[in-house]
Amino acid sequence: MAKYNTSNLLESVVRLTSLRDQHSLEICLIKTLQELISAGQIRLFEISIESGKKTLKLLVELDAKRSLESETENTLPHCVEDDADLMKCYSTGEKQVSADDGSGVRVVHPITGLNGVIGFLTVRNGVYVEKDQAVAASFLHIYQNYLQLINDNEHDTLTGLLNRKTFDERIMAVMSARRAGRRASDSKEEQCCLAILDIDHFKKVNDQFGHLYGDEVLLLFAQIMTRTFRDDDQLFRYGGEEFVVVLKNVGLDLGVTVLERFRKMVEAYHFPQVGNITASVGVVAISEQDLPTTIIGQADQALYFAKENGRNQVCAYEKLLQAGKLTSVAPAEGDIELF
Ligand SMILES: Nc1nc2c(ncn2[C@@H]2O[C@H](COP(=O)(O)OP(=O)(O)OP(=O)(O)O)[C@@H](O)[C@H]2O)c(=O)[nH]1
Repeated sequence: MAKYNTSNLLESVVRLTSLRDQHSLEICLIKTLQELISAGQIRLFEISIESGKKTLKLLVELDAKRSLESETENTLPHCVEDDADLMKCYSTGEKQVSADDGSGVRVVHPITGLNGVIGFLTVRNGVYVEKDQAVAASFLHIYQNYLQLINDNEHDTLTGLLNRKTFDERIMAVMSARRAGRRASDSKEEQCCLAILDIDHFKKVNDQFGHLYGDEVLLLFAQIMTRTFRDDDQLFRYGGEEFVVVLKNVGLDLGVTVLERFRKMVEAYHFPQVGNITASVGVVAISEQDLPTTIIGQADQALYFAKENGRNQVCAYEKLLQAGKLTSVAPAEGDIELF
């Protein structure tokens, strides 16, 4: 029996579109569908391409029968290729309906992005109800459109990296997660580093070749970042030709090695028309006691040192301190202007 009418459908749309972050949106979508349609289990998957395979990540799951969860855990497909219906939905972009392994029906709805299917909503139930699936498809469309808006708002239009506003929000989250992690467990906590990457003499690129070429250099530089760092590292365009990367699960020594590899990639890259450019990097290990502004200030000091001492190099704040080449940064109040 349908549980929807105009008033609760509209209320659900209002609730869904009042959210501002992806994860809350995912949870709200699934809860809304659970309230509105008949479903034994609803799952939301995201597809990511890893080593040429379309890997599936389960984002949210709601199961009417809790006992089903452990049973299905083992049968969760790891990649799209493992499941014929998912594969068909991926290649056609169309909803797939099939008999479930048990006694019911599974419906697979595609979630589409700019370049095709980027995820799935799967609904399992005893029977197939066309109207319920139409409601699910409509809510999925609202979710997709809204997700696109949230994404646009978080990213820099030129490079596609996360923007400064998102950096301010995420760095607070990284710091609170680290503080919470330290309080909650005695297990070895993850190390993280923050680095500021700054293109050397970028003003000359603009002056000599014009802003269009300057913009192209910024875009290609961001692409080298995306290729060099890992998927779970966070990459930001912080300002004009300043970029920030938060390296996850990496201590300072490894961080310097990774950044050095990036620096060499930039140095070796031939930028159309412009030729070769270089970049300077300041890096610091993130300590949970520090304020975000202090950490940025320390990375900025290391970057400044790199710029003042020949450019085209990676400098680590702690190592410069130990060597007596810098004095420590006092905890900062308010915001800090980068180099
Ligand atoms: N094309 C382009 N240029 C930008 C953008 N944002 C900032 N810039 C330019 O980036 C340049 C930064 O110059 P500076 O801060 O002097 O730094 P620099 O020339 O890279 O010198 P060093 O950092 O000391 O090596 C300025 O010319 C800005 O106009 C942008 O979005 N597009």
